[in-house]
Amino acid sequence: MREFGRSYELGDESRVDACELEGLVSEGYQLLGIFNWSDHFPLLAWLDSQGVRRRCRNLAAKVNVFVEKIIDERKMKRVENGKNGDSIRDGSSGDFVDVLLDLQKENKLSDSDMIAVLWVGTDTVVILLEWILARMVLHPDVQAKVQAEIDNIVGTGRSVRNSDLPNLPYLRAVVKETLRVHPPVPLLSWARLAIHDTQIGPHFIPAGTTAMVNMWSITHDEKIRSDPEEFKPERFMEEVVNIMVSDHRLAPFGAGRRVCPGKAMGLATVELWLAQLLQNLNSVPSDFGVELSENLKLSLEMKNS
Ligand code: HEM
Repeated sequence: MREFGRSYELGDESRVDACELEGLVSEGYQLLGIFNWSDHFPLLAWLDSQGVRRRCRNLAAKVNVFVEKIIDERKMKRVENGKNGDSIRDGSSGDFVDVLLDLQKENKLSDSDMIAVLWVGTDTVVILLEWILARMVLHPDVQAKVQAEIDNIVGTGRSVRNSDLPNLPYLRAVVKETLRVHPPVPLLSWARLAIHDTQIGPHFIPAGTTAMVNMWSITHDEKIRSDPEEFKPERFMEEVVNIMVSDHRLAPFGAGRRVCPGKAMGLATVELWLAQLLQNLNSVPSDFGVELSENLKLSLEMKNS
């Protein structure tokens, strides 16, 4: 497993770090999705009877230490490389940690912002790819159509590149349809506090209310799209929906000022990995078939992945 520019192999000494990382991610997602009585009865907040606040504080401290160590190690490595007259990056192009460290002047990120970006941008991409591959197993006709498109546009003599993606509309429709049916972040909820009394349609939202936007329910609403439970990438070949500009009927990356800053990178990564996988492999069912049950934490994971 590769994470934050480090690789974690089963059985080697980095296994300890891998287990710690796995534990931190799983605790984080559990806490983000937990039902907290204090959110509904603010007077209970000081009691923290479920220990949610205490667990959040502990987790934030541990995440900071974990990711900061990675960033510090990389900074030291770059200084060492510089002293030896080598490129400060490892390898020719470096990785995402190098890209963030290379940002200059007003674009430069503080260490705490780097921690946030590195942390949040990881799981969503993996979860989306997992849902897409499950769908490829369940819909071999769709898989074959994507493969035919790749063969036709790219051929078999070279790997799919980023620059090929705009010429693969059906592959992009498959990704969009998966984002619709299985949005990895189904509740846009991280910081929605009504600061004024607000009226939305028939609903009065008093100031101080924490509200969630249920994107899952919007993308499954039959008033917005016909047969919402059906997996039909063809719908996005006919209907033009640009998920990069926030169209509220399908906004898997959120909208407004808290929109996902990693959306272009996340989408391009998933599209490229999917194209390269399907160019070389077929997804086929195992003896156990495919289980589409969902596990809602803050992200929408496959229950039995
Ligand atoms: C398929 C991949 C991804 C999906 C579906 C996704 C989805 C989202 C959504 C829906 C939000 C907004 C949550 C809200 O409204 O409260 C968000 C926020 C965020 N995302 Fe992504 N994301 C993805 C990939 C990435 C990547 C690759 C990065 C970084 C490289 C990233 C970094 C962030 C950060 C830092 C925020 C918080 C922004 C803020 O609070 O202002 N995401 N993401």
